[in-house]
Amino acid sequence: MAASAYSSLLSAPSLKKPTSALSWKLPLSPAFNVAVSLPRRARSPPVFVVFAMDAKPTILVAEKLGEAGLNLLKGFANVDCSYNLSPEELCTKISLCDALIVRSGTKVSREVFESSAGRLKVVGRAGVGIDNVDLAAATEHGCLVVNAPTANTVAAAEHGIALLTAMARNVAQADASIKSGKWQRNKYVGVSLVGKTLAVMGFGKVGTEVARRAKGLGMHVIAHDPYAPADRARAIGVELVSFDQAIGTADFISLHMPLTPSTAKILNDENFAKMKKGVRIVNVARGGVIDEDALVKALDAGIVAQAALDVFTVEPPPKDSKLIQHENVTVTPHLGASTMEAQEGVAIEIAEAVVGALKGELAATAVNAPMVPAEVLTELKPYVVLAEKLGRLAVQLVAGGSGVKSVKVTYASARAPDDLDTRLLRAMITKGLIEPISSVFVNLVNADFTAKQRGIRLSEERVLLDGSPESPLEFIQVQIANVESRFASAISDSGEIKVEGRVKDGVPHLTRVGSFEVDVSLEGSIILCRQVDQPGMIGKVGSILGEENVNVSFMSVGRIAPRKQAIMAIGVDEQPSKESLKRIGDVPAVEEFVFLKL
Ligand SMILES: NC(=O)C1=CN([C@@H]2O[C@H](COP(=O)(O)OP(=O)(O)OC[C@H]3O[C@@H](n4cnc5c(N)ncnc54)[C@H](O)[C@@H]3O)[C@@H](O)[C@H]2O)C=CC1
Ligand SMILES: O=C(O)C(=O)COP(=O)(O)O
Repeated sequence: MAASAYSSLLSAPSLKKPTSALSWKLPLSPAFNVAVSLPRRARSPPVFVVFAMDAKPTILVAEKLGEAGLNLLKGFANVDCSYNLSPEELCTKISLCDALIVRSGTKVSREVFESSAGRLKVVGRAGVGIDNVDLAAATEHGCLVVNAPTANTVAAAEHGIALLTAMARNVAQADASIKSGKWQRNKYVGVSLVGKTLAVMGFGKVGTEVARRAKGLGMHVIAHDPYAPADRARAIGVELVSFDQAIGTADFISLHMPLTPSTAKILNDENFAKMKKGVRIVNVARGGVIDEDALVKALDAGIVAQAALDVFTVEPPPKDSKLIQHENVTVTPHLGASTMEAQEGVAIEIAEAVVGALKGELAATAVNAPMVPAEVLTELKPYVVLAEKLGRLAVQLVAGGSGVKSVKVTYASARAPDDLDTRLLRAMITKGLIEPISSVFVNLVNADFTAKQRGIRLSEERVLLDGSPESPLEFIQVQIANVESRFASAISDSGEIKVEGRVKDGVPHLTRVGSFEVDVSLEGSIILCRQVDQPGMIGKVGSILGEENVNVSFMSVGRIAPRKQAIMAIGVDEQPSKESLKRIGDVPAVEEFVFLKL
């Protein structure tokens, strides 16, 4: 499972982390054998996303979810189904949960993320609209938000058509009338749909399916969507028009855009005034896209003849709401996604996304993180590791007191820039740069935010190389400007701390420090020594480490010229004691040295 190697991309969304961490391989089930970092001091809760079989994550399901999805979750985690929690109860429970699954009825506010104290790693929205989740807060807390964007499309479209036809023929009103003992055939004369113009506002997944079905009913369908491609509309015989044209010419308007700051109350007094008198409105999107007071006025004035609403600004709406009670309004309690089939589908879609995210996979339906195709991930895997390690090395070379503000990353590749997605690499370099010097955990979700918050400006440059673009990258270089280094040789001729690395046979290597070429595999830790190049140095340093049973995994010497200054890079499996490091420093030919943890 390629994606499990990316556990650290989504790992550790805790805001606080222990000061020092060890890395080792944790044997999990055969499908998972991933590098996991655990805190040196035992702490609860666990800080990484991948869980051993005996350390099951806990998933809070806060709204009803289909059985198949629940079973999927139970195969991987402890599942706590607690419905109808008050905001306070949710905040209390969340500190014990690694993931939360909700539908539209639960507000996942900033307080929820704050109350989780860093344990919450994934919020799964079992449906499309994520307007009930505070995305900015999720991102700041490094919490991934995933949704289930496809499984309820048809259900929502069918409900839109159900409301459209029911409204046109007064089905709900006539039903209520007959049940109250009346027989009012003249009162409930409806209007026909055939030949009428329907304006679909928001030509996305649901809007498109509504348009298709309305065409089947013989309606003339137009659509407004600033972001939809005209050819997709044309392919099903729908004309894309401007907002004013849509609302000004339609006999029926059906709303299918998300609730965002720019769509909030988009149907307001001003826009109702532009509509054809007697227009009929269907809303299965979000209540907030309509100014509900303005709609009541438009209904009373006869501008809007009828409305059929599945969604409301406040859900459930107040019982005495003029809108709900209006005789020309048909309402349903947010039932758009509520079919057996859609709920089963949504439950499976969200369960797979949440479990995948908890295993460290990058979700295909991530709302607040880059979505990176699996094949790209597989190819980038060793470079992702290299990127983080270069960041860790570079920042440890900075002398105490120098703030890291300006970082330049250079990606050298024979691939065209469009063929190289660097978002993962940038996030991992940021993680490497920030984690060794702070108590903040960085992952793919919060990397850019955290860098910005700490005033780190990370610029990226691509160097296009000649040759065959077999591998995605030739080398990655990380430079930190305007800082002093605790290892002067790490400063390049142009004055920045510079480290460069490559992937060789799938293993990340450090290949340059400052102006010196080295070659040491980035595993374990590294000692860098600047020395006067002379025979016997490797033996001297090697025997100091050997006496302490520190295993040397790799050694390389990069020199300017024979018998001049050289840099010796030594890879060690264990951390040498202070005494051994001092003894290395005391070797007469050693001019400076530094121990760097990877
Ligand atoms: N009532 C219910 O139970 C359900 C409601 N929904 C809601 O339906 C809405 C649409 O869902 P999908 O089609 O799956 O989403 P989608 O993302 O596929 O489509 C939304 C479309 O709205 C467009 N849009 C954005 N701003 C716009 C604007 N200012 N004017 C016109 N169009 C704009 C987008 O370009 C996009 O094409 C969402 O708000 C969702 O929450 C979805 C499923 C069930
Ligand atoms: O998917 C959506 O956007 C919906 O509105 C469905 O909401 P629900 O999951 O039924 O609360």
